[in-house]
Amino acid sequence: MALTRDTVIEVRGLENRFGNHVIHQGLDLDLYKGEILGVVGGSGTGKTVLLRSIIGLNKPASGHIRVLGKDLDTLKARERSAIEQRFGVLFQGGALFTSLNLQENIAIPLIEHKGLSRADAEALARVKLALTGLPQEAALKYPSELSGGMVKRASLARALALDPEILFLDEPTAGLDPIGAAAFDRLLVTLRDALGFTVFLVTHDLDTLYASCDRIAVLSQKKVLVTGTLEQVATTDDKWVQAYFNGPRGRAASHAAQALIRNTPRE
Ligand SMILES: Nc1ncnc2c1ncn2[C@@H]1O[C@H](COP(=O)(O)OP(=O)(O)OP(=O)(O)O)[C@@H](O)[C@H]1O
Repeated sequence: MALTRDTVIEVRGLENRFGNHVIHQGLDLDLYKGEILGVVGGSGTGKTVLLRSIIGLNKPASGHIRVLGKDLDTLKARERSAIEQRFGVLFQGGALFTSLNLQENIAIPLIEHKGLSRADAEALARVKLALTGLPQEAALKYPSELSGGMVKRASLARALALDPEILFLDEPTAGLDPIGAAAFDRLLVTLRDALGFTVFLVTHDLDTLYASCDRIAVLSQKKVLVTGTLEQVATTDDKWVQAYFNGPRGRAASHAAQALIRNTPRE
């Protein structure tokens, strides 16, 4: 019997263009409930534009996008806002307010969308910060007082503020040192396992693909060229795919992942 998977995002025949510059044409993609999908592709292939289209920040020229069972472009403002509250988004720059400390940053969506009092929202914000592994005292710190890794964790805490069903991450490990990036990769998997959300993850980071992703989607030739496990995708006959997965960095990431599996004791 074939296993059926719940689809939380369905993209069909997506076309995006800026003037004459066609970014996507006939792009199809599914995101399944509970998975971490890694979206990769060469620079400028439209990974961020795809993410922005799915969350409604970029209006496609044509095509359909269904998110959590709803066609985004047919929704009225109120319904759309209700759906948007079921997303968490971590943009490349982190997007924390620099004039607010961390607990104030994370309290904002809780006050705005859940109607919590400031005291309750800040108490819940401290829980979210702890979930992402930040020490208690970080709650009163301002973004400028934190390391890059801590800013990423705080931004993740903000993205998790409303207990999202789908988390969108754009290059979450960019700018982190390898140890910080590996810790972030592990954190993401731990939180997904514990909280059960689904992840759409744009990345260039091969280590992240090996450490965190259940499935990979490769953007190439204006569409999703292939989706599948790392092993399936890496054998695709495409110049970029071969250079990326089977070039020196791809081989190093693969060897590192295999060594990790060999050295991890079985339960
Ligand atoms: N608002 C915009 N106006 C015009 N062109 C845009 C706009 N947004 C994106 N583009 C163009 O669309 C293309 C895809 O951009 P996008 O940022 O999605 O690429 P990407 O795959 O995420 O790249 P990278 O890996 O370098 O971050 C690029 O050529 C970019 O210049």
